[in-house]
Amino acid sequence: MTSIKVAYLGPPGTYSHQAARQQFEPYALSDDASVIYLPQPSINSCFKAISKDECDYSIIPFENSSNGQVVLSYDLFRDWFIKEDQLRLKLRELEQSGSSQASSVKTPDFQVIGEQFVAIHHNFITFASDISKIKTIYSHPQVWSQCNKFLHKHELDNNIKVQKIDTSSTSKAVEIVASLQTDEERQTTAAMASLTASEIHGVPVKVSQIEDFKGNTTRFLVLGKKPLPDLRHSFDSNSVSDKRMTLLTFIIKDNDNFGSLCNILQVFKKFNLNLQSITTRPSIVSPWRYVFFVEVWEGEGLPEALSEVEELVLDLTVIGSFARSKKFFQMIETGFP
Ligand SMILES: O=C(O)C(=O)Cc1ccccc1
Repeated sequence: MTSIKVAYLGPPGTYSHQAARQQFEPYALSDDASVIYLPQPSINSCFKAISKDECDYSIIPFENSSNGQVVLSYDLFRDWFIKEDQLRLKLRELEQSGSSQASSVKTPDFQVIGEQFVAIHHNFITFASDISKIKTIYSHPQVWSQCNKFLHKHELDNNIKVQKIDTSSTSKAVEIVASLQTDEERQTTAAMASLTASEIHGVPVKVSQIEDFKGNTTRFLVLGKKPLPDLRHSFDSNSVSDKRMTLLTFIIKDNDNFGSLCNILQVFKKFNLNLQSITTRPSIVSPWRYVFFVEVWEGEGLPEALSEVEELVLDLTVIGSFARSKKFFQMIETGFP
């Protein structure tokens, strides 16, 4: 039997762990493979693990239905996929001669090869008997603004009274609370995380489902150097649709003239390609220049469109091509994954 090694943001009990299990449990259940989960200390370590072949696949949180992009993940995609030195060189060429040598579409050694939508239910986890005594809350930075109503209701959004401390993950937050020694600390400290994290670390849930929106969902991406293996048994054959997405990044070449983004978007229109999202992050190499992340529904004209887009941009990179999860369509219909 083969084994599949999967890296995720640990320790066990994180939402990334949940996403990894949602993606890979069917392989273990159908006896196709054993799955070894490898908890990592940071999202960057998940990128490193796949790059250095320490795992077969890595799971990365990418966006949330209520508070949007996981900007840290976007920035890691930028840092791993766009070579800073080459980009500086091209920008210098562009400044000096008004043109830069065309480069072919880059495909790095690992790519996005799948996606998972995970229902996110946060819990207020603490040994404290009285919420009004809480002085410190630990959680992952992504969580605070998904629980505004709960924090407000219990006056935990008063930053003078209550200190909120970012942790590398939600399960790490519960681990910290579990390690508190004195009764005083235990009565005044809480974490916000999953039910599984509470069970693993043995800290009780004081209030469950504290997220603002009941359909709160995070979309995770699966990174790999090879496609997901086929399942011999039919456990999971229903989880992906026959629609596919491509995720691209680029930097606009002609930054200073009007219509330069419009010209790029026109190319997609010309080839009847529908865009799903467009996001920017700072390019870092040059102030107020942006890295664009575009998700496009795949269609016949995509290869030709990309070769036209290439003329208008610097560093066009295909970060991934993957089957759209059926949960995407389910969410549109029902609001839940
Ligand atoms: O910290 C975790 O549990 C993660 O996997 C990152 C995260 C945090 C909040 C929502 C979704 C993912």
